[in-house]
Order: sequence, then C-alpha cells, then structure tokens
Amino acid sequence: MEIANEDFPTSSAIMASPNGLSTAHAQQPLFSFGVITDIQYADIPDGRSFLGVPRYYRHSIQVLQRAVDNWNRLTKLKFSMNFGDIVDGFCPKEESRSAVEQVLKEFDYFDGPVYHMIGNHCLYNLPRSDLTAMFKIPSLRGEAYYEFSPSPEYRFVILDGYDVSVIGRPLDDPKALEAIRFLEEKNPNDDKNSPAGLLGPDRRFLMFNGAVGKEQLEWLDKILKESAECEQNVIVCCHLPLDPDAATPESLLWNYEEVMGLIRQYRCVKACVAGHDHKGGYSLDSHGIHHRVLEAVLECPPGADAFGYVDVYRDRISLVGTGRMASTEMVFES
Ligand SMILES: Nc1ccn([C@@H]2O[C@H](COP(=O)(O)O)[C@@H](O)[C@H]2O)c(=O)n1
Ligand SMILES: O=P(O)(O)OC[C@H](O)CO
Repeated sequence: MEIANEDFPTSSAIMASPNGLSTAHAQQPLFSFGVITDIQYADIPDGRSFLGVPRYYRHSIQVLQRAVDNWNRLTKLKFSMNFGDIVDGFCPKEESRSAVEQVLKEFDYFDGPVYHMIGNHCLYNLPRSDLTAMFKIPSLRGEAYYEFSPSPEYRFVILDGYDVSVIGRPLDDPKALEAIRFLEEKNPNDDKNSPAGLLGPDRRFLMFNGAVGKEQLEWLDKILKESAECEQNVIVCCHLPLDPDAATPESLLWNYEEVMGLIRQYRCVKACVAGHDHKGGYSLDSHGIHHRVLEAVLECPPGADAFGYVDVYRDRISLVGTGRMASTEMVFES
C-alpha cells in the first residue's frame, strides 16, 4: 500500500513517459466513484465515543456538503457510495426521519447516483423497511444487500452486515431471535455491547454488530460464481469490516470468517471496503485481497474533512483521500 496526499503523489504514483518527463498516471481509469462513511449527523451538541474520542454531530453534515462539492467539481465520478451510519443513535427519535431526510437531501446535490449501506446507527433511528425505501436500495425483494455492475469489467457487491441482528428487527423476528441466541452464547456480559473478558477477534460479539445470514450467503455465492465466470473483478462493500488486520476487533462482522471463506473460493474479489471502525485501516490478506476501512466523517473537528474518490483500473484501484481519509493504492496480485 502507498499512502499519499492528493496534491503530492508518491514517486510510485508518477509514471515515466517516453520523452523522459514524469507525468501522473497516463492511463485513464475505467471509471471513478466517490466514498464517504459514518456521517452520524444529529442536531445535538458535540460529544465523545464510549472510549472518549470527540464526535462532532452537527459539523458532520458540512463535511458531506464539502464532499459533494468536491465530487461534482471532479466531473468524472460515475456514482458515489455511502458506507453507512448517516445519522447518529443520539439523534432525538422524533427528529430521526427529518435528520435522515436532511442528509439525503445533501446527497441529492451529487451529480449521479448514490449507493447506500445501512449501519447500526441508521437502525437505532428508523425501521429497516423505511431505510431501504428512503435509500432507494436497488434490491428485488426489499433486502438491504444488492449488487450492480458499473462497467463490464467490474461488479460491486453490497453486503448487509445487520441481516442477522438484534437491532433493526422486531424482537420476535426469527433473525432477531437467532441474533439474541448467538450473543447469549458468545458474550457472557449483561451489557451485550460490552466486550469485557472477550479476547482478540472474539471482542466482535457485540450487539452493535451483526452477521450475514444464510440466504444472503447463498446469494453472494451465486453472484461470485457469475462474476468469476465472466472474469469480472468484484469489490465487496459492507458497513462492517471483514478482516481483523484492517480493523479493531470490536468492529468486525460476526461471521467475517464464513464470508471470507466463501469469497476465497473464487479469485474475483479484489478488495473489501468498509466503514464502522472510525479511525480507518488497511490490510492485504493472505489471499491477496485488499481490505480498506474508511475514516469516519463524525470525528472530523470543525473544518476537517474525511471523504475521497476511487479511480478504478483493470489491475488496481486507487483511493484518493481528502483530509483525514488517507490515499491508498491497491494493486491486484492477479
Ligand atoms: N470498548 C467498548 C466500546 C463500546 N462499548 C459500549 O458500546 C456503546 C457504544 O459505543 P460508542 O463507541 O458508539 O460510544 C457504549 O455506550 C458502550 O455501552 C463498550 O462497552 N466497550
Ligand atoms: O459507530 P459506532 O458508534 O457504532 O462505533 C463503532 C465502533 O467504533 C466500532 O469499533
């Protein structure tokens, strides 16, 4: 991985041209798209996370406004992606709908489609069926997982990490019951959001996380098989991170091992991108898959930013970050 500033590319981001002069990547990307995550807007005073990290709830919508301005000025982005948590759980519940609408209105100023993911904070505010409708999630039967192909060479798979979850479903829903049983078995604490006593990646067995369920895994298998057959590269997107080397254990998808086990049966997935773990992270796993956890908007102090865009090539993707979002060059192994 190379991390560079948007204005000052690293030496490997500069390619030699035939006349000996150096120019930035001569090759044109197949397409480009915008990225942003964990806006967690709420019209409430600044606060802190459980671990004491400052959170700027009102400023976060201004970061989104600057992101949309920046994306529009680039005039080359085919779409943008929001990796979840557009409103915060501390948003007063009577304001939840209008807060979500305010944030979506800012996304509407973007000159292109926006693909959304549902995060835990979205589900603290509104029922999942309201969110899938408001986010215009392009799934066939109202699920929050879906896929799209912006060019013949690429497919994007958006996973729903809160498919099996205690949050966002009525407590008598079979998937909520499955999640309650799972947490009872895996987390001995009375407060199921507390990782106390859990070790390493087991610290992910928290109520604010969730799992990809059986039908979604079957759907993923079908999509990956099709993509492998037509030699498409796949980018997997999920609010929850899928690799312990890219994220804090408390932020991982409950069944990340099962999902990665399936992904590794095929060679088409080149990168997995996530949000949720606000500090961000990166890893290259043992199977050559890049994992990039994006830095959160919510923790940007006034004036600071965290958003970016990705240039997509056949053999790599290049994240160009602004502000706290680091730039990352992800070259594919095969
Ligand atoms: N190490 C931790 C992290 C969190 N919790 C619990 O989760 C809740 C939400 O955490 P935030 O990071 O969003 O503030 C928090 O209120 C705690 O109940 C925890 O116990 N230990
Ligand atoms: O966005 P939150 O408040 O659910 O926080 C998630 C934690 O940062 C995961 O480690």
